[in-house]
Amino acid sequence: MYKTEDATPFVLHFTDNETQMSEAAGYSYVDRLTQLEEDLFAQGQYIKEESHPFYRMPQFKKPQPEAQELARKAARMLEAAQYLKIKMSLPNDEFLRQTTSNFTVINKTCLAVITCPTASKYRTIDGSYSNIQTPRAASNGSALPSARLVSTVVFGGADRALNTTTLALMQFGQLINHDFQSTTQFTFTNGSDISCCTSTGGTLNASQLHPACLPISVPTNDRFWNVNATIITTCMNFIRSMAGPRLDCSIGYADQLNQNTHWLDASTLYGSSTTTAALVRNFTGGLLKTTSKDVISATVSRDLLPISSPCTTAACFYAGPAIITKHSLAPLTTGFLTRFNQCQHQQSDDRPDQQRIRYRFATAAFRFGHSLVQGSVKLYAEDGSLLNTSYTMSDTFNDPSRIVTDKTYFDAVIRGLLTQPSQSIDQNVDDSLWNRPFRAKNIRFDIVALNIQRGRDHGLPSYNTYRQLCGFTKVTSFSGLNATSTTNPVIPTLRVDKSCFNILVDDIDVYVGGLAEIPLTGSIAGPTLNCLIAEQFNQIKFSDRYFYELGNQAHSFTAAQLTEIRKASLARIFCDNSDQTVLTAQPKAFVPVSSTILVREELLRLILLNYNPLFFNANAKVLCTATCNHHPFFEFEAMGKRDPVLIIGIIYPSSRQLPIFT
Ligand code: HEM
Repeated sequence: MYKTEDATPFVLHFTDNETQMSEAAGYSYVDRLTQLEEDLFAQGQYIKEESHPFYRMPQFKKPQPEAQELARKAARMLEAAQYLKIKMSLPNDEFLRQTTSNFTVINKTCLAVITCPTASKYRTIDGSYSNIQTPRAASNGSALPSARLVSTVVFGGADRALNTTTLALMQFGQLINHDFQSTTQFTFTNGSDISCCTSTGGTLNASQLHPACLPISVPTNDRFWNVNATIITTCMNFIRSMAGPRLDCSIGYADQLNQNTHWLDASTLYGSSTTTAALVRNFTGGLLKTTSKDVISATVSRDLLPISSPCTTAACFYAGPAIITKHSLAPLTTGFLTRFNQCQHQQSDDRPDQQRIRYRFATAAFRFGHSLVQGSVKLYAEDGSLLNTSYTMSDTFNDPSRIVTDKTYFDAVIRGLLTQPSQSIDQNVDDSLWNRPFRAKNIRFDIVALNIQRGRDHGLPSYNTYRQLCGFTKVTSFSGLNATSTTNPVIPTLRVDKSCFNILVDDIDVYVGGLAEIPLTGSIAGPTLNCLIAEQFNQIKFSDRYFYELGNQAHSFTAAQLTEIRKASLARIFCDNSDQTVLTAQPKAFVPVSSTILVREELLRLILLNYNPLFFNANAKVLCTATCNHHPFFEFEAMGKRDPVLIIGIIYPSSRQLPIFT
């Protein structure tokens, strides 16, 4: 029995015929989809050549086979739900969502009920999933302005370094993002990448569109892509996120799949399924696979991540669920893998578990990191001097092979991450992620447009809704955004040019509004981002029964062990996993040595490893050996799957404080 909005009890009854018809509708939809895919494939309407303007982009969100399978099941279920909604004239999906059902189609789709082995010391390997299948429309029901138009009008590429924060924060943020979040997007069943535009960036007819397409329209006068261009781009590829069946087995609108476990549990290294784990594990001594330096190249001085093939550059690596292609992520992942294997010689085995990463976090708030990115990362020599080579994101995107060809590169990158300031969190995103990645290849890629469109794809409500959710005042006009306030977020200028597009204040995307807020005192991000990020990390900590600090569990650490674990620091991890030429590092990896700004722990607790009080006083580079005590428990803890300690969290000012780490 369920309640309508006016609290009237409400029961959904389905006749046998309705049940059968809905199931038939589900199966028929998938059959039609399969036929459509065969036709599109036969017409060559997919991404196949490197010259394609959207080549490689889908690679960031490739589904694992398990996700493909779940998405097909979810598609059947969605279509069945759609049939019932229409047949029973239900006003919205909520009524369906509140019911679980004994429909065959749904039973076959339901995820198995998981019974937690309460006394188990170790996590399990697989995770679970969680929103709305209709893209968000404007509050008055009309279409929202093109995500690419918003991106080019509201955002800029200004260089505004953030002198309080090193690039290590950016890189570590991306690493842990890969740990707990991997939304995946549809592909053809045969694995080919869907193209929602023509092979020259033109717009397709509706009949040529795969149902998973939500292409972003590009204005013909786009200031970066179309002015003086010989071929005018009118379409940017966008493939919708894969849906999966709900955990509670209810029917109704779709939930998008996260193919990683929702915990901070080193999925970056292990993956989140038995199949992926099998690909990366060595099955001897609990080790993960590596590629021996001896088989790679004489210029390599360390074992590296497993090499994936086919590979079009000097080296492609894989770890966990993904091919590691993103520039400095490769050294960081390699460093963690190396450390993990060292630790396994001291301890053994482990696995992950499940909870939910919120869409507002993954689809908007935590994408704040894209604003931190530097297009050109400086490299530093062993003596700390600036080398005259750097690397640019555009040139190294999808090509981490310098790690193989340049012996000094690995450590030079680590020093760069520890030294160079990141960019500020604002309405500026480096050109390498915004307009000109893969420069040479003429690829049309815009991370801002992708983020905005992804938010709409996932049905995220608007910025104003999230202000309210976080306890701030909902604004009623654009001028309300920049009203001076000590208790509400302030957006001094939101570059909304009404001559370009018309939107209401209720239609601002949360990703856009969040980045435009003035940072809180002592924080690098504004109040709404703080709220949404803190909420998620809080949940990660307090709903994880394997969280390393949780007591009274079969697997809990002793007080003495915790004391040792808390001596760990990211700086030390960098040092220990370098090629032995990073001999000094500042105690707090995210705070540059040159910074004169005191980072107040109660406001900005960015990295929670640095528990040694000594660290809080020091703000200079010290010998690596002084960055923490060296203890096997920490080693295991930091690197192992069992109990991750590497947590990032931006905590509220005391009046709005969420529970914090003890
Ligand atoms: C270093 C360069 C980076 C590149 C090239 C990159 C690229 C991407 C791409 C292509 C996507 C998928 C966008 C979509 O279609 O929805 C994405 C998603 C995302 N990125 Fe980044 N990113 C970078 C850095 C970062 C950083 C530093 C952070 C955070 C600190 C971050 C957080 C995220 C998050 C939370 C998502 C959503 C993940 C999901 O839903 O599965 N990224 N990124």
